[in-house]
Amino acid sequence: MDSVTLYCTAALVAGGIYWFVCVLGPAERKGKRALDLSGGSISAENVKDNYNQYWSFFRKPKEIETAEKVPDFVDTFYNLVTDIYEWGWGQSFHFSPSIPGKSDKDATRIHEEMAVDLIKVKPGQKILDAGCGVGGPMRAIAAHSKAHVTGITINDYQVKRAKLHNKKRAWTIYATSFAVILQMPFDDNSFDGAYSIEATCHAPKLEEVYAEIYRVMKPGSLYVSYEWVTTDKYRDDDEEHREVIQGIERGDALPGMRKYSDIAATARKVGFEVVQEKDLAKPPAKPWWNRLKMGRVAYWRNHVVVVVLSAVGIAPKGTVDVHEMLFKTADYLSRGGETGIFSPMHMILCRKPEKTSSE
Ligand SMILES: C=C(CC[C@@H](C)[C@H]1CC[C@H]2C3=CC[C@H]4[C@H](C)[C@@H](O)CC[C@]4(C)[C@H]3CC[C@]12C)C(C)C
Ligand SMILES: C[S@@+](CC[C@H](N)C(=O)[O-])C[C@H]1O[C@@H](n2cnc3c(N)ncnc32)[C@H](O)[C@@H]1O
Repeated sequence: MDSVTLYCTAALVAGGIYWFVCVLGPAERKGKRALDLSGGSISAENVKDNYNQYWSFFRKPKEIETAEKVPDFVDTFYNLVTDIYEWGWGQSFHFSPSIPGKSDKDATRIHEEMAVDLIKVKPGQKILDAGCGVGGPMRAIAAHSKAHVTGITINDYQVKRAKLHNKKRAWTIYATSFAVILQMPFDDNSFDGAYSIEATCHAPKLEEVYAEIYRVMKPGSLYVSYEWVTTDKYRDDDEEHREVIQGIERGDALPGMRKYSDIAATARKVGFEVVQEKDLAKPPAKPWWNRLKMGRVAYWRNHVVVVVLSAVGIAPKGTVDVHEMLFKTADYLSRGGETGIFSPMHMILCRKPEKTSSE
């Protein structure tokens, strides 16, 4: 090969890599760039070890004995996945029913707006987003309702990301904090409403989470949560059902999936009145898992990008393992949706009574 051919080949390969990584770039339009994939607050050299620790802790979620350690591992999980989620999904870390004729982005926003419509807040009122991720929902909800939204996430890296995104939308007021839902730094009766979108599923004890949210809400105000649950179709004696649910639990940092029937009982136990309960995944809603299934080629492309970036030392070692775990998790989630044994959007709407029993 003469030097001109060599030069042209090298230029073509370099151009191809640039196009693959930077132009094809984010799997989700306007998402994070592949070149910026990191381990969140974990330093690059520790990502692989943290992944291994996460995996051995969550491998058999039903056997987790030390519930106190769950929040730490949920935090580790979000250090590992936050950039990949933003890159491949966007700034809202949840599902929504697909809506014919609407983009995924619009379907996501509509699902978020429904939450704040349900809690009936007025412009300027203070509401809480318990488990806010990088703030995709809080920005949509603030824009739609003109309420002042305060977000809480256990993960410090997500606070940084959320603050960065929030800055670009200076016309509404936001705050994000690093705090554990179980000990929120807020006074009793301080919010005019609250919501959680696919977040309370990480807690070992839902009762403790609901009790803390109840504490900070004003009497008469409403709380809505989209819960991850097994449905009435789930059978514990069916091996495939158990495999699918365990696959979802360990790939999503869940210390044990709840039954749909546990949710309202828990809300009532802490003092809430249950106003409405509905599985938003049920027909006529269109499949929420469509978005996960449609991207086989995109997943493959993402895998190649992650392998290349890890090999050349741009993405931390361990990113390939995390990506592979998510790839498998996507399959379990789709199977959970298709079989109807799992829903990520069991909606519960609760009211804190005007007069509480302690008064
Ligand atoms: C509510 C939670 C998260 C729900 C979803 C936002 C995420 C669940 C599984 C994630 C993904 C799976 C496959 C990834 C793919 C292999 C990669 O190339 C690009 C990102 C994914 C699509 C990723 C995106 C986010 C999810 C859909 C849980 C944690 C309670
Ligand atoms: C799947 S994400 C959903 C985020 C957001 N609701 C959205 O839809 O984009 C779950 C969120 O719950 C938060 N979370 C989980 N357990 C928590 C805890 N104990 N305290 C505070 N936040 C927690 C995580 O940090 C993460 O931000």
